[in-house]
Amino acid sequence: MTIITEGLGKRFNREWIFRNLDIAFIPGAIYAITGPNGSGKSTLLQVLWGQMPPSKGVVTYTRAGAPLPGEDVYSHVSIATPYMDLIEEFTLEEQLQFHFSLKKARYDLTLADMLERMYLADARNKVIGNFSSGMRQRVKLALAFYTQADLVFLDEPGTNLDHRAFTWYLDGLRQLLTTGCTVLLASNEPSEYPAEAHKVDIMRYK
Ligand SMILES: Nc1ncnc2c1ncn2[C@@H]1O[C@H](COP(=O)(O)OP(=O)(O)OP(=O)(O)O)[C@@H](O)[C@H]1O
Repeated sequence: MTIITEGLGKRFNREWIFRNLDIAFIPGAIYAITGPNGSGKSTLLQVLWGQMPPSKGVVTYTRAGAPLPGEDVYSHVSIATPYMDLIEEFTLEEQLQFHFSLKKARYDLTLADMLERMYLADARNKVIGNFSSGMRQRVKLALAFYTQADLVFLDEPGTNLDHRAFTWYLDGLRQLLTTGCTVLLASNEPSEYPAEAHKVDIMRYK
């Protein structure tokens, strides 16, 4: 999916978080939204996936050469963010079953394949409420990676990951990039994205 922003701006009360953003985000590419804490990276992602209305300017979406109405974008998106919660009462298996009853899986993966890939097969019957922060983050990233989607948003993807999980994340990201989807991530940490990522420094749009 292609996202084009024209004169895009967002403000809270009187403070502009960003403005005059004119960018085309194209399929098969990865974009790293960079900037210090509180600079507006998460806000920009939320405007781009349609959760938050812009204060100024427009965002247009094109899929397979045809314009896609803003209200239809959500069904083509997968998202992993620190502020979206998993369902605490579910076991890992129930969480996956629930998610993939609503969304199609990528790479034709079965739930067993996913559990293996995310190396959480032993935790399949464990309640998410008892997961560690690193395990939760792996589940969020796995849901984003393994969902068939044209647009993938990752906010602070490396949060709470240990060395092994971080390597797993980078491998998953690399594989995702071979699918031709558009990947946008918000990060302050260059090790969280490949060198070929297009950087969007939000501080340029203040
Ligand atoms: N709903 C809201 N109402 C008012 N202000 C908000 C709202 N959401 C975010 N902000 C403010 O917008 C600014 C940008 O926040 P945002 O979370 O987008 O930054 P960020 O770059 O993602 O930060 P971090 O790196 O810490 O995650 C902050 O000053 C924040 O307090």
